[in-house]
Amino acid sequence: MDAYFFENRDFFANRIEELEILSRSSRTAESSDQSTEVHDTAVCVRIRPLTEEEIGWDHVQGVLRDNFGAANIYEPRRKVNGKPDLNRTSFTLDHVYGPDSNTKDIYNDRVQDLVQWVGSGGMSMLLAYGQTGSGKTFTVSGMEKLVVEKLMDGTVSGKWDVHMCIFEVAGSNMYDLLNERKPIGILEDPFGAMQLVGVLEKKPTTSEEFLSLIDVAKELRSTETTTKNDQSSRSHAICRIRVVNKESPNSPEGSFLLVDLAGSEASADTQNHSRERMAETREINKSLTTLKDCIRARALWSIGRGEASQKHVHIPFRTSKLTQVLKSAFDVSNTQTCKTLVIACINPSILDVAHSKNTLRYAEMLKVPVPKAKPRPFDERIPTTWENKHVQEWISKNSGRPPMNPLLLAPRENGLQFCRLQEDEFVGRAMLTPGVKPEQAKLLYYKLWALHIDSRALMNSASASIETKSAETAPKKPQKLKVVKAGMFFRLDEKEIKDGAEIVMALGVDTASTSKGRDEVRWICAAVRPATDTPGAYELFVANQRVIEGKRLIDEVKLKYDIHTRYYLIAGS
Ligand SMILES: Nc1ncnc2c1ncn2[C@@H]1O[C@H](COP(=O)(O)OP(=O)(O)OP(=O)(O)O)[C@@H](O)[C@H]1O
Repeated sequence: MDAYFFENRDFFANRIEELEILSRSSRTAESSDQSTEVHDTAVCVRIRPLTEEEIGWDHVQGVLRDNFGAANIYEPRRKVNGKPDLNRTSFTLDHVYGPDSNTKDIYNDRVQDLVQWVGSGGMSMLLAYGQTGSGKTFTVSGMEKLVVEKLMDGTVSGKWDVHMCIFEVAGSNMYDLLNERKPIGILEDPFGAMQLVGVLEKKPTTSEEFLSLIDVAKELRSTETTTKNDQSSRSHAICRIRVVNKESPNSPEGSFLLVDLAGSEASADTQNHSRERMAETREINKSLTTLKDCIRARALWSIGRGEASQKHVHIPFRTSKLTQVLKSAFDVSNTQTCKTLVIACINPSILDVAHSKNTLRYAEMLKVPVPKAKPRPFDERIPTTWENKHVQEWISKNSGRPPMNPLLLAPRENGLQFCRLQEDEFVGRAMLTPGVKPEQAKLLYYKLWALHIDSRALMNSASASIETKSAETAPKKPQKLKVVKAGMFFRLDEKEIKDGAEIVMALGVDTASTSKGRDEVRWICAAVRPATDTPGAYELFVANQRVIEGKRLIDEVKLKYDIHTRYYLIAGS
């Protein structure tokens, strides 16, 4: 297809331009940011610019961000009559950043909140995914610099000790990138947490020191030349940052995982490589598939949190070394919620659109649609129904003396997000108002929590009363005519219970009663009693018979004979 593209290069370039103009005029404006929900996993796309080399080779941009926030992929085709044609596929994710956006834009939109979250004792993870040469290392390196500057400049609330390590995961091996690539291991501790064994953890005190350690690691990163990128990374590089609050060492430590994933090459790209190289590619693809499965399973669990069916969610993190290392981010028993940002990196060249399509398909699979619940109307007793203006009003009314500045404590949070702030973060923000002491800040935090807990009880009782009401007011279902046939089991009317036999088996009609009305028809029944040695099991006493009126056989009971125990059991148990 490459030769065919170059033969028709101008056709493709012009046609893409035409189609983009057409698509702009045929669609009405809508928000470029599709994500308005509170969700712990966001998936964004970054389309890098064509490199100077690619421009020199006359490549055309085949992936574009349109004005409506979608990534459009144009794929060159050859019609049956030999004429060139284009296929367009659109992908819409949480946000698409085009070649004009820089790393700082993405940081401001998406990453600074993750740093704040870490500063308040939370856990964050940033993953860069994409084909070799699509800009993963460029993105993660730029982001590391901004994250480190923010963490080390002292403006994130509290005073922190920052610990960091950088290592790579290559197949099932792991190497310390701050310790001459010495092999390291991983062990599951008795509490189920994965601990790195033999890793050298540094404690930089300035951002310069931190960034020079990142440079050391970059140099050591395992690289091998491929057709795509001279500096192709064939391993996943992970920078783990832990922050420990010096003023309150017992508060939970925050952590940030920045992950530069290995290139997601297709096997076709490895045709010219060695057998080991192909095995390496398979291993990488397996780890990326497992990563997707873990992120999805975690997101599904968090959507259905609390529902019985979600209690036993399977997160297959053991399948690959990468997901073992990242286990704490997916672990549903972890009390720290992990906020995850995935950046799907795209090489925009039209010659790479097949890869770009795969990357965007993968990114789409990471998004778990959140079922849209009808929002509960505003109720001043229920903080989760508050918009930001209600949160700010509540702060003004309740924060005591001196009154706290609502713009510093909750600049944009709605009620749900406000309740989710960790105590340290809350207190730190409250104390940004001059004169506010920690005791006053904590008092407001507890007041919010008391209100939040009361509101949950209120919501539960409200939904219970709605259920009871609907049961009372619901139209009564017409009663079905009771069918009695020989061999069926019935619970008896209380008046008919004798010798512990609450259940009987209908054996046949008492012929002397057949001329009477339907309800007066009598049945010859055999007693069924609970088994004395096995709970939930019943015994049939065929010889213990009585004649019972049909109207005394109340509800049918579905029992099945169990050949192993020789008892009758409730069907389905
Ligand atoms: N947003 C961008 N703006 C300008 N140049 C970029 C951008 N993203 C990537 N590049 C350039 O594109 C080239 C490939 O980027 P990079 O090395 O980050 O790719 P990669 O996806 O990490 O590849 P690999 O998987 O091989 O490590 C580099 O020369 C990089 O400087």
